[in-house]
Amino acid sequence: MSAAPKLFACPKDTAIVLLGTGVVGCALLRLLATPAASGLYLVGAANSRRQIANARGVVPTQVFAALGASTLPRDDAALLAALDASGASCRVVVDATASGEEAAQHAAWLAAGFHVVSANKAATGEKLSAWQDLHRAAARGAVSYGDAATVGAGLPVLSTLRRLHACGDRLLALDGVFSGSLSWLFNHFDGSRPFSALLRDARAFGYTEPDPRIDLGGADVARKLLILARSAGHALDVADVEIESLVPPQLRDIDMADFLNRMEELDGEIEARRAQAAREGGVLRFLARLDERGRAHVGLTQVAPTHPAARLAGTDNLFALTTQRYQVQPLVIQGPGAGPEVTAQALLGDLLTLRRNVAA
Ligand SMILES: NC(=O)C1=CN([C@@H]2O[C@H](COP(=O)(O)OP(=O)(O)OC[C@H]3O[C@@H](n4cnc5c(N)ncnc54)[C@H](OP(=O)(O)O)[C@@H]3O)[C@@H](O)[C@H]2O)C=CC1
Ligand SMILES: N[C@@H](CC=O)C(=O)O
Repeated sequence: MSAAPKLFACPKDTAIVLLGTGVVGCALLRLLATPAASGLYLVGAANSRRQIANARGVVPTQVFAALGASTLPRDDAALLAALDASGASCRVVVDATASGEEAAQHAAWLAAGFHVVSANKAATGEKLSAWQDLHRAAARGAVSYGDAATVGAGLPVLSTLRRLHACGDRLLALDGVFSGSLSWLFNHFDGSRPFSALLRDARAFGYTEPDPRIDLGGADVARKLLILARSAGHALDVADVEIESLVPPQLRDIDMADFLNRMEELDGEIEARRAQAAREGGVLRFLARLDERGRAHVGLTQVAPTHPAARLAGTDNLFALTTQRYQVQPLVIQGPGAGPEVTAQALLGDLLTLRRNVAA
């Protein structure tokens, strides 16, 4: 790299490698260049094809140019080596990819003593055994797992649930809208534009998963429901969630480029459902629910215009937590639940918490 990197100010500084330089990763790089990120030093970055690493520090604003010029092959081990060589007492892998392969490494990184901060939900929102392995590994490595970005794009919902759980409160039910992209889509879907045109916009704004079928198919919402339930002490597995997919069978198994060319095939059925709901005086919202008997469901539901989910705007998420101590009225958390800036801020918040804890 040509940039003259800054040497670490002291061993208590925090060294970071960033996996993923897409919508969220790029927004995090912008934040790492601000005074709020002082004491956090980037020593490596990677996309799916290339990487850069320099134990003396990488300048966040120069990452894209450096990646463009890099001939280094993708190799996580070289990034971890840069963390080690940095001499920092706090070494963190930030996962801003949607990669299952990277998520599968989180437990190993934790066990090896690296902190992990993740926007990627694949490690904690899928198999229960993976969730359990990850938490055992964090304990073994005496390190932390920062997951604020994985639910509500950093809305204070996981922190709140954990606090209630630590106080002995018990989650009885969970309701709401857990997807920023689906919230935005159904908040705008009034029949004036085809659903597929709105989906293209949601993708361009950076609200959807890299493959939007993960959102439309309900998998992203199910992951968030599982992360929430598990954080509140419920040992739920993927098979415990009933999922209604909005992706028709012929679009489920084709490759992503084909899907993106055929999104208009979504339009007929979803418009029929919207029109039917409108005739009955309702609107469609993609809702998630975990009930008192532990039954979990995510899917498209017709609701009245007075329903709390019908009154959301933009990418708003809504989490209604019914607990033993919030039983008469649920505790409600609402706000934007997708987008690069808020998600990157959630990652930065986790990094700053780690730095504070390690320095203490
Ligand atoms: N967008 C949002 O509002 C939110 C997103 N998230 C989560 O953040 C993550 C990233 O989302 P987003 O930024 O929107 O997605 P993007 O598709 O914009 O970016 C994904 C990035 O990951 C890179 N990547 C893929 N595989 C690997 C790999 N094995 N090693 C290193 N890099 C890799 C891609 O590389 P390449 O450029 O080469 O393709 C790309 O740079 C997802 O897990 C998503 O669920 C969470 C909350 C909100
Ligand atoms: N694709 C996700 C992004 C945040 O997790 C969503 O739509 O909520």
